[in-house]
Amino acid sequence: MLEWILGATLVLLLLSLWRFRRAVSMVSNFPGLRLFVSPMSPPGLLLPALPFPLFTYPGFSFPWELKHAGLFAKFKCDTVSLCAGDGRAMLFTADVPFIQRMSAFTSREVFPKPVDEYKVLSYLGSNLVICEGESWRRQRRIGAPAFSKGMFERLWLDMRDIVREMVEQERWQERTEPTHPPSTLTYNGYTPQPGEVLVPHVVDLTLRMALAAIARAGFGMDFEWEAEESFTKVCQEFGNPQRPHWWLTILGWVYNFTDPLVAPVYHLFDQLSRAIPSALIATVAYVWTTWPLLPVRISWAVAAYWVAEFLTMFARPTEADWNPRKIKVHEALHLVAKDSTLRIAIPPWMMTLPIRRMRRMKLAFGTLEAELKRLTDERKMYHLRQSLDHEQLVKGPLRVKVAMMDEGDLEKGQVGNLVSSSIQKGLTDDEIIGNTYIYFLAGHETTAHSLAWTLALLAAYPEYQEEAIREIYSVWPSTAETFEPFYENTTMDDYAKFPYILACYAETLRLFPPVQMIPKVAAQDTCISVETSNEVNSNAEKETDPLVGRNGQTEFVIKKDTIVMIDAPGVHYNPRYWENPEKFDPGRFMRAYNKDAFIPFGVGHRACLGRKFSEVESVAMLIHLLRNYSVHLVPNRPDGTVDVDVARQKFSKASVRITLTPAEVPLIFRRRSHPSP
Ligand code: HEM
Repeated sequence: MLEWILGATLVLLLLSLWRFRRAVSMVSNFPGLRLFVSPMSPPGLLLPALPFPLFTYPGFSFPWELKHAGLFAKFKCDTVSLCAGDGRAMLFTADVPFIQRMSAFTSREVFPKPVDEYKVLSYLGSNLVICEGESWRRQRRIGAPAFSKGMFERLWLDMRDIVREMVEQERWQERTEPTHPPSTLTYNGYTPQPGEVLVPHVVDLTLRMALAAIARAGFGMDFEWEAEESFTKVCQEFGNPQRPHWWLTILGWVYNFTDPLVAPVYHLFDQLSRAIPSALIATVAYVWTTWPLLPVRISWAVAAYWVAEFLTMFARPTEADWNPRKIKVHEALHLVAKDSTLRIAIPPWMMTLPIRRMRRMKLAFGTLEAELKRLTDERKMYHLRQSLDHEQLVKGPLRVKVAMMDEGDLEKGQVGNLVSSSIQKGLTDDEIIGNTYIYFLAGHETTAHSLAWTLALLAAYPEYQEEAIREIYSVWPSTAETFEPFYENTTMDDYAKFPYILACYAETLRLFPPVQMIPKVAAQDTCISVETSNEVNSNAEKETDPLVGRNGQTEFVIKKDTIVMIDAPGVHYNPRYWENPEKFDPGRFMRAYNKDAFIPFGVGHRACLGRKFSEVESVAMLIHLLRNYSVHLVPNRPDGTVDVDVARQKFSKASVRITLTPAEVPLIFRRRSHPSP
């Protein structure tokens, strides 16, 4: 038996070694990371980062963790390779001229998007994010015009209303009255003082705002603000044990016994070919390299990590799983975004198992799909009704259905630009639902997280917050008599009057780019010039021309199927393009800057379709919120003062899921006194 295991291990090792060698030769041994497990493989997603000096595994979120200094500066080159035992050859780049050259190629489809990497976004239907070639061009042609002047005008006013509703529903006015009794809510021992609203995780608010923005301005849906204790917490805990029931307890025990059988089957199904070789190699290699000091501890650490992951998946079913409360659309969307990766990793039948996480996922996906279908049908009816004459409307077979729609529904149909334009221009039902889902998904988390970080950074740097508020008051001056908390007479024309607020948002996106990696794949062997050293020639004038002063450029053949990852944190923290890259300085966007080195919205012809939507939404939200409330960090010292470095470390902690997600952003909002100082 032992011989068999050793034999199999040896075969797997040799196989991985062969794949690894192939990957190294594909990138012509370009300097970079040599790993046993690829961070982009399924076991790579599960494994925790292993520490220096081994550096055998930097973790899935390494572009974010290492940024420029920890990766590109270490290898003294703005492009590095990554080769691992799964055989995939990858290049990571923070070199802007190289990205530009590649982008120029991209339009000729030499470096298309590797759409296989985006399978995770395909389950509700085909959409423009997962397509390439003609299908992408058609869907983009249809989608782009929906982001029209009319939509932005509506978004501008919607955001004002959303902030106002939030303030009213969450009772901020009342809670910031000096006479209001102190709140019972505390955060790390700090109790909010009179006049303060403490928000333990500001993403709770920004997520709902961003969802409301896309739902209302993008789709004309109703999305009333409802006060909730914590939206993200409610979602996390959805389906957690509530009232234990004896038969559920018994069933739970049955599950506990059968879990060890079910779990390996599931893993075998989808990941056998890659999971076992990579995982085994990682463990064996790690134990081997640390021998004789830590072998036992390391084995246990890896095992414990996998067991923990395994247990969350197969937690005991509870009353809530059989009798779930009705889930709301925004909760469904949030859960779908959270569980997307798992959804693609498991076979569909697993969703029917009475397991807590599976049931939660099934419910979330089901609810969202039903809502998107309903939305599409509603818009279809609207367009049908527009195209029928009165006679057909009254006598035709559709009369009952059309008659059932009230005028309000039809009104909304007019506003649902994103769906309406898709229907009118002939997307299939599958494409309409797939794209609607993508607009929701792409359009809410990215902006919500960025807004949370913008507020946190303004709280951490009060001098920039002052600058921002000065700009707001210079556009909308106030006296005690004229002060309007939510400026009524505003129109989209006002948007251009807030360049500093937009600069604060842009600087946040530079420091916290929501999309970490933008992948391209070489569709054929392609010769391209790549720099081989990022050391700057001291005689060069790098500010005026980023290409001047490079020490080495070489013509390099990128072999077919090599993945090239455009590394957003690498570019944004590259001192070649940004002075003091670690520093938060919104002013840099008020001066001339290298626009090609600002890539949160992607590059080239596949760049983000919703960039302006996100910018308009964010500026509108920030001006109305900051006009009424100043934002502050929560005191974290025993004497009630703030250690800014500690606070910044805390809110900068982030995990990389579909987008960069902050762990916790606690903030205090304090009502401003008017008129303006
Ligand atoms: C801070 C906010 C946002 C960021 C950082 C962001 C970032 C990005 C990036 C990097 C891409 C390119 C991905 C790639 O090439 O692989 C992209 C594509 C896209 N984004 Fe955004 N996005 C944001 C907001 C939005 C919003 C609000 C919407 C819609 C309302 C949206 C819709 C899209 C769509 C439809 C695409 C696909 C474009 C295509 O493939 O042709 N995004 N986004």
